[in-house]
Amino acid sequence: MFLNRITEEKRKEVEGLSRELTADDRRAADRMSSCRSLAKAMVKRESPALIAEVKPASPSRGTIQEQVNPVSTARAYEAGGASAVSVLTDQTFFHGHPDYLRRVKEQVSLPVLRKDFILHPVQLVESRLLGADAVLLIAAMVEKEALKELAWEARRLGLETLIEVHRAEEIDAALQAKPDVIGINNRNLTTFDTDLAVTEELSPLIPEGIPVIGESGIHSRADLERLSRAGVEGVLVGEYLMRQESPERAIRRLLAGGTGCAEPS
Ligand SMILES: O=C(O)c1ccccc1NCC(=O)[C@H](O)[C@H](O)COP(=O)(O)O
Repeated sequence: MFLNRITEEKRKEVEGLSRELTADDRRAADRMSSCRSLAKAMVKRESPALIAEVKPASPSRGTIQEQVNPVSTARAYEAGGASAVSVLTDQTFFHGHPDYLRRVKEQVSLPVLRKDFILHPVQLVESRLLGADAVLLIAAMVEKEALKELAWEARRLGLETLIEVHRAEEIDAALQAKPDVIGINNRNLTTFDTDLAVTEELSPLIPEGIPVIGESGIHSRADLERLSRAGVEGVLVGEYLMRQESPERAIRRLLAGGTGCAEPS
């Protein structure tokens, strides 16, 4: 099962990070100034707000883009009208890199979400040092109490949290951790099946007042409109944008509707 494999891999990374990060690093993370708010950027106008993802590969699709330039991709996302950028930093399964996040943060002015598999506070310290404004926490990956503790520690470090759910049973744990944003992942992380109906089913179960975003499986304006009707403030799009010749134009089309002549995905 994928979550077990990734947990095993992340435990090794946590061991390495725990050895590498010095007391000075930890103090530096504590002292870092406040971040760009992902939650405040999730404002729905004519369209839901768009979080555009730098995603070189994935367990479900393999390599998506061979030669990734994270900075030019993120700049194109910003120019197209994205409200935030998500950067995959996992190297093993997504061919991302922590340094991609650092470079994107320096070169774009949007909030930057660290997309990784976080199960230990040391990864939050690392995220802060890299310049992340927000981190993804996956409700299915850790126990309820651990989720609360991670979210608390993230807040203490000045990081916002996007807590992701896929099943109704995970919503209570997510809410108790006081997320800044709730993400409903349309992708089942065990089977990789992706179905936009997941957002339609779970969105009404989340109380008003927390921005909700729909994640995964969005490939067209019609998909975005469907999730908008389900009540989300934002959407997170990865693969579709990474496959476009011009991600900037693709975002404009997604956000503004238009001709429907999107480049093939
Ligand atoms: O994308 C995968 O194959 C995947 C597999 C296992 C765990 C997580 C996975 N993706 C992480 C994501 O949540 C997506 O990158 C994100 O929602 C964007 O999805 P998409 O637009 O479908 O690329």
